[in-house]
Amino acid sequence: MWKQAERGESDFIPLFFPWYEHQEYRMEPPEDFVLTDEEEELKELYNVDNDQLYWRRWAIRNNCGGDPELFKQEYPANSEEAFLSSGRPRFDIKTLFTQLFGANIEISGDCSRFTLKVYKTTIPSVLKYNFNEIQPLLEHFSLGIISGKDRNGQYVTFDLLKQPHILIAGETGSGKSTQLRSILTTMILSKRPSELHLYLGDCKKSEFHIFRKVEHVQCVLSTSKDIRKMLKHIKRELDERSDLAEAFEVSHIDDLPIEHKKPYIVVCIDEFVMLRKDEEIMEILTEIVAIGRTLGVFAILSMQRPNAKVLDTTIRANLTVSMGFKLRDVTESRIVNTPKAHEIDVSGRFIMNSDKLYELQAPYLKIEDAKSLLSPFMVSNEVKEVFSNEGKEEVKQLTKNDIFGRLN
Ligand SMILES: Nc1ncnc2c1ncn2[C@@H]1O[C@H](COP(=O)(O)OP(=O)(O)OP(=O)(O)O)[C@@H](O)[C@H]1O
Repeated sequence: MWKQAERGESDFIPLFFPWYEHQEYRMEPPEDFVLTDEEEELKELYNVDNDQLYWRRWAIRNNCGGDPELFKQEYPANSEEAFLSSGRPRFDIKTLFTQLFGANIEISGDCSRFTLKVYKTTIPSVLKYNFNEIQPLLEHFSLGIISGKDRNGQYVTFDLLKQPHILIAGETGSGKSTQLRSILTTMILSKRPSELHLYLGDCKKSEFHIFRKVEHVQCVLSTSKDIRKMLKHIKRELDERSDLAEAFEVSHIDDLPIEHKKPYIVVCIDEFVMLRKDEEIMEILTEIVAIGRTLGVFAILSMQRPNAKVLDTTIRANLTVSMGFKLRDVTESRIVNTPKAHEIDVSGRFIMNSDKLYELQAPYLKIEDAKSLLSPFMVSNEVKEVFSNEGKEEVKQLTKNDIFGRLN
């Protein structure tokens, strides 16, 4: 509106009073007052005198915390500066462009130099989970993950073997449990029980019960005592696998001879912050994310309130994919490494940081739909209790006793 008025394209008359036109903004300088290069420029540009420039210097020091940029904002010399607020335009550029082009825009960069992208299509606000649509996209991956759909209506996928270990964060109701459900369901539908073993830690005791009887699922545990035992079992598996890799001189367990083939292991812990006080758990999780990739062991960790202490630098650095659903504030977005996740206002929408930044809508898989997709993989309780069946292929479904009995 200001620009239109400046160009004489509206009925408004642009009125602007720069700081140097205010008579009170002057101060007599000391005798040894010497102008800086910037002040020389201002003198030439605005025809200001030393009294005004000395006052400006005083105001920067006393009213603007020593910040010349803040001075421009508080005491503008021209209309450009008048619209600055802490280095950003006083009129939020996103709001301004949204009014012009609609909500389907993306702005990157800062206020002085930014890129505005106007998309023809919007990200869908609900994307129904459809395995038939997803399956062909994952066929060429060893352990494919479907993240969601982008603005161009394209699914974004990746291979957990290439981008190992995922962090999923978001406040309550943001859609992270639904995303976990869809990731786990997709893995189960894509891999045989002999190819994939899932170890699930459900600290909130709310999410993973639907997977309990699934053949791929080795256990669903919720107390830190049980999860510690589960992780100790996985630690043993890590040691065994690295011994095998060394013995056969291979750099990845996929290259082991067929008779020593190992299933991929995915450890998924919902709300893992609740385990933060257990040093042993945190140590093993750190080891999994640090060395798990080549041994075929992966972690998916979710948390409601990102906490920089829990996500210590080693864990953080090795979680190569972050999915930030709606977060509380800019600090949380920074911890998760998903800029602007705190600005999200749609359930199931998230920022993914992997090879680059994406804004995506997660597939929506309701519990009832997940149950029916998983039903062909359900084993009855009786079968679950049996570790080995005579004459038949070994049932991989371990009970807590199977795992912990062997450890004790
Ligand atoms: N991908 C999605 N698309 C559309 N709506 C979704 C999606 N995911 C979740 N929702 C909506 O948001 C609600 C909350 O989702 P969800 O339980 O996954 O959130 P959450 O972040 O796990 O919350 P909590 O931490 O409380 O468990 C769902 O019941 C559903 O209505």
